[in-house]
Amino acid sequence: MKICILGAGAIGGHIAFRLAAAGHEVSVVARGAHLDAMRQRGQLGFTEGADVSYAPVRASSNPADFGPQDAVIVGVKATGLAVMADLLGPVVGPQTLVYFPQNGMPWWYPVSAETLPYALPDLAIFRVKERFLSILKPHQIAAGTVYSGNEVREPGIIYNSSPGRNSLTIAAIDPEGREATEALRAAIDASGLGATTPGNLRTAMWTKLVQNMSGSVIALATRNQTAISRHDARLGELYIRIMTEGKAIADAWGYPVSLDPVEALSRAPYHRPSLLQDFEQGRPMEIGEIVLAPAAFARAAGVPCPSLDAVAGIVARLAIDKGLYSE
Ligand SMILES: NC(=O)C1=CN([C@@H]2O[C@H](COP(=O)(O)OP(=O)(O)OC[C@H]3O[C@@H](n4cnc5c(N)ncnc54)[C@H](OP(=O)(O)O)[C@@H]3O)[C@@H](O)[C@H]2O)C=CC1
Ligand SMILES: CC(C)(CO)C(=O)C(=O)O
Repeated sequence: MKICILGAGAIGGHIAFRLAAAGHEVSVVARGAHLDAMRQRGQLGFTEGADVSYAPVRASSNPADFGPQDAVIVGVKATGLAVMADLLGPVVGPQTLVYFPQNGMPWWYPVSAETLPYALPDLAIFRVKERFLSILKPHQIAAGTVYSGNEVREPGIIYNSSPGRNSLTIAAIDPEGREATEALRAAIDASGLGATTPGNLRTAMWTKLVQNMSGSVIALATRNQTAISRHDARLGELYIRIMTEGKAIADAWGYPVSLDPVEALSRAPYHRPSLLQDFEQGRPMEIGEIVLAPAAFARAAGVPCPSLDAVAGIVARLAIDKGLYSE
């Protein structure tokens, strides 16, 4: 397949490497030193800590260099989506499928949704919806979640901290897009990055969100790997409380999450979550999507979330003071 990754950072870069190594024609849109390194080598590197493997990619800062694709994967953070809406046009043709893997509340949540039980909170993330829908028909949109710890530790090389435990979910947001989505899912799965179709896309989203709003947020507040909550009883209790609140919010919105908080805690990864990576590297943070969105959904549904609110107040302040989030 001909596939372009818009924003080939930690996650986009991991998917790009796998697909390129599997023989697909992969081009990547990136910037700065990371772009320079990939362009110089004509390759993207990938390591699990020891040797670095390389796979061939074309790299540019300008999607117009690549033309329409079979599939496009938007790898930027939620905070970079508005810019990507402007850059997307040249790589999209009438048959192109665009996959949005993202943490937190996604822009497409209200698109092709069954009736929403409460008034949708007015969140910044939903403001890019019209821009994407002016370029893409609903059947061209696929979305999902990623379970894989990655980081760009040096330009041109993706470091993966979860060998053997990398997977993603991908589903069409509109039934008409199922065939194209299945083709991309099968290509990703065959490349060695487990890709599955969730029974329900929004349930899959909430299932990941309740893990990020607990584990990633505690890791950010304490500047630790997510696994810190396993080893500190007070943080473990907080993790369970926040996840339990998240489950109640998802439930109220009609997407019950079957995850058991105690069991989820026992699997919290040895990984500095992307929220913490962004904080440490001074990059815009997904505070709106991962921390404040679930609290806003709780408010709209009348579900109390005191533990989330308490931690949200602290981490939002950290991000605002560092200029990495604004309301
Ligand atoms: N990292 C992880 O382990 C995980 C991340 N996720 C989620 O996956 C999504 C992607 O996150 P992640 O991969 O970590 O993000 P990254 O910041 O690592 O990757 C995004 C990449 O896009 C680049 N980029 C942003 N804007 C532009 C632009 N205008 N032109 C060219 N390049 C651009 C960034 O460059 P620059 O660095 O210069 O900004 C960066 O290389 C998020 O929703 C995240 O929460 C989910 C599971 C795990
Ligand atoms: C914690 C993790 C790796 C879960 O897959 C994640 O979502 C992140 O780093 O943002």
